[in-house]
Amino acid sequence: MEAVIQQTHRRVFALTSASLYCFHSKCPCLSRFSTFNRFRLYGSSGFNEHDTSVSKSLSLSNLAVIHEYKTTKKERKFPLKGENLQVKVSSGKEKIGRNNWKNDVNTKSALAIEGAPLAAKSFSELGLSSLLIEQLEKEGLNVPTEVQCMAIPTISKKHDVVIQSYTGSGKTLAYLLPILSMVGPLKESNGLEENQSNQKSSIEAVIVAPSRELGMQIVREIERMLGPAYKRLVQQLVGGANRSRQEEALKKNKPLIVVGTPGRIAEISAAGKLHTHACHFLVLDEVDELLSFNYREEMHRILEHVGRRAGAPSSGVLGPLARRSDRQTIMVSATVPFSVVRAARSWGVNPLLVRANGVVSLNSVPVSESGSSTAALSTSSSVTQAAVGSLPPGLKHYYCVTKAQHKVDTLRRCIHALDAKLVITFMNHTKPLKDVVFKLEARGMKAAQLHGDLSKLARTTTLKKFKDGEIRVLATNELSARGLDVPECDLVVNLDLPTDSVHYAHRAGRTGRLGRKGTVITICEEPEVFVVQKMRRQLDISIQLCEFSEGKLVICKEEADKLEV
Ligand SMILES: Nc1ncnc2c1ncn2[C@@H]1O[C@H](COP(=O)(O)OP(=O)(O)OP(=O)(O)O)[C@@H](O)[C@H]1O
Repeated sequence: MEAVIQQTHRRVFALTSASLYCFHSKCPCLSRFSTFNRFRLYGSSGFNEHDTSVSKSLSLSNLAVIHEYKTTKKERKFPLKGENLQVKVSSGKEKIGRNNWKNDVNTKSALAIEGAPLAAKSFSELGLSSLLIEQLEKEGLNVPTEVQCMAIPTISKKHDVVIQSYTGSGKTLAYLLPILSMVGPLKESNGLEENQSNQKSSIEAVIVAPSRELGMQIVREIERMLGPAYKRLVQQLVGGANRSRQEEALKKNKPLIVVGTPGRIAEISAAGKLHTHACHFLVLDEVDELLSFNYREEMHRILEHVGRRAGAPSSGVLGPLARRSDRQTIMVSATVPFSVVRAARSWGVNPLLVRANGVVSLNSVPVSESGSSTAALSTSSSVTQAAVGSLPPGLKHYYCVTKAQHKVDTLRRCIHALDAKLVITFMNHTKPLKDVVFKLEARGMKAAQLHGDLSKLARTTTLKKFKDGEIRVLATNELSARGLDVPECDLVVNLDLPTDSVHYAHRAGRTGRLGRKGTVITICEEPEVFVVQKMRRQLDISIQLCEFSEGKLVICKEEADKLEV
């Protein structure tokens, strides 16, 4: 074990000697592993030998401490019963929570994770309330996914977490289930608490998502769990919808959970119509997107107000985004760049990084220094670090080369060749989407456009038609790249290149959801091929060159080899 660690140290020494030294020698969780358990450092694709340009940096993937029974593509889906995850959370400088809600996070941190069942074959093994398990069974949900096995017990123990797992792996229920097990009508019944909460009925959870579509999707997932009788306990606060109606609903229904986009939540909060100071949970879904400059002011307000108890001191020297020990902060994404690690550390109390194959203390994950002289390299390595492990292993990736004016025709031939049922095709701008739809429809293929300039009603209707199979091709932009769950979507086509590999990952992740088959095809022009190759390296996946001939997809092996740099 020690030898493996030392060898790993040598390989990354040039980049991170100081931080890795701290990670190993000072992190109690790692030294504990060395002594009592058979662990190894996970040397994944981040140490990819063939990639000399970008992937030698440290990544969450290659630094995650994993159990020796880590599942691989070919292994069983769930580890054997009795294989417990044993992670001792760093105890060196634990902050003491300010109220009862989070006190036990600090005092029982080691114990909290030790019982996490890696071996769950059913939701009942994860400590959820019996009412919730009944509801899950009614909905035909019996077996938790790997990331749910890890996240549910960790969140139930009230830890602040960052959940990182590939697209379509069930991250939404991974955070919703423990919340619903602790608040609202499905929680484990406790007469005393029941009476108290009935009297108070304040907002218990705020869930923020970057798009209306994703927000509505999360609302529907909560409604599905709550059932028709308690639907009113979740309230959507998304932009584009009537704000006064949302405010009235807040007043009338007294929801326990609100789900919304940053702008609308911040707007209603600033108007004094959303009372979240006593709120226990703040979920930031697609957290890396929410951290982008676009949402800066709104997120600032949300982080400032959610979970701040009346009379609590203002953030003072810690800055406006300082941690609030009164609330549990849950951050979620398939892609977790350094910026998220840094943010999570400053907002959370001893935050943990939860992935399908293990849980580690986020404080032990090294991040690159912001503002370093090698800013460009730092950005590139952050992209690589965020992108690796973000895609389901079963997805097939291809690219084909064509002239700009033939792209739509290539798209059509590609759909026929693969006999794809539901296709999402991405472009970078809104204007040309209409043209694509027109050309496809002219050749008898049902298509529609979806973008942010359409009304909320038009967007909802189009999405519903697509999900119902009335539309075969959805031509869209980045709006639909994040979180959108259309399980039957079997093909994603990039008609324009995504900006980087993180964007590639989120677009690609709209297909191949939860173990289903899925294909991703990038249609590019000759001068753009090097970008595809760069993304291939950063994502550490195979993207094969192909062409469409006689109604079939043909892989051009030789060409691909020739083009390889
Ligand atoms: N345990 C389960 N059993 C069966 N289906 C599940 C289970 N958990 C989640 N699902 C379904 O899997 C699909 C994908 O889940 P979800 O949208 O939460 O993925 P995700 O990891 O959040 O993806 P993304 O990163 O793209 O947002 C959804 O249709 C969801 O209802």
